[in-house]
Amino acid sequence: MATAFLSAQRSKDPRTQVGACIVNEENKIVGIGYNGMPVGCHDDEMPWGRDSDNILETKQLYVCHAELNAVLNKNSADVKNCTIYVALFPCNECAKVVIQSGIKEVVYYSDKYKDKPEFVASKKMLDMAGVKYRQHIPKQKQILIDFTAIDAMTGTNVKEVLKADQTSF
Ligand SMILES: Nc1ccn([C@H]2C[C@H](O)[C@@H](COP(=O)(O)O)O2)c(=O)n1
Ligand SMILES: [Zn+2]
Repeated sequence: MATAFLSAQRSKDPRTQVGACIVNEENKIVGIGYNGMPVGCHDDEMPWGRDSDNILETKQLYVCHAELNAVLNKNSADVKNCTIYVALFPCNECAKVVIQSGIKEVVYYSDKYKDKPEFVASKKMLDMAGVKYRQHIPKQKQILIDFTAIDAMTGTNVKEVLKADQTSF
């Protein structure tokens, strides 16, 4: 799930950044994606708003969802029997992609749109198709990425830090 969230950071959506990470039956990553405009449709020339009288001026008609991108970006022949970790529960269109691609389980973090028809329809299809879904409850709320750690740590103090960690938990 952390990999899905890291991928989401690349999204230009100012309101909801979604990331998805697909793993196979051995828990190996086979595809990653985030919500973004189609290739060749430049992020800064496309609309990112959602509320406009002119639907052509909203993102909904254009943006590729994280789940679709993760499946399309797969580095394996297919994603049959895989699990998709996704920051937001799949919408109806993504549920179709999940089902048709053979993914067997959805692990999601947020279900903030659960009352919207797209998400009710999604659950209906996932249930009928026998795709399992469950909410991910993270052990910790945040993960810090410290780029400086690789240079700061020597072999000796890595061992010391690990030892200290083991004694404090
Ligand atoms: N399962 C989902 C659901 C939504 N998205 C994308 C589509 C939009 O870029 C954004 C939602 O925007 P909002 O309605 O919150 O303004 O999230 C997705 O990638 N996967
Ligand atoms: Zn979707």
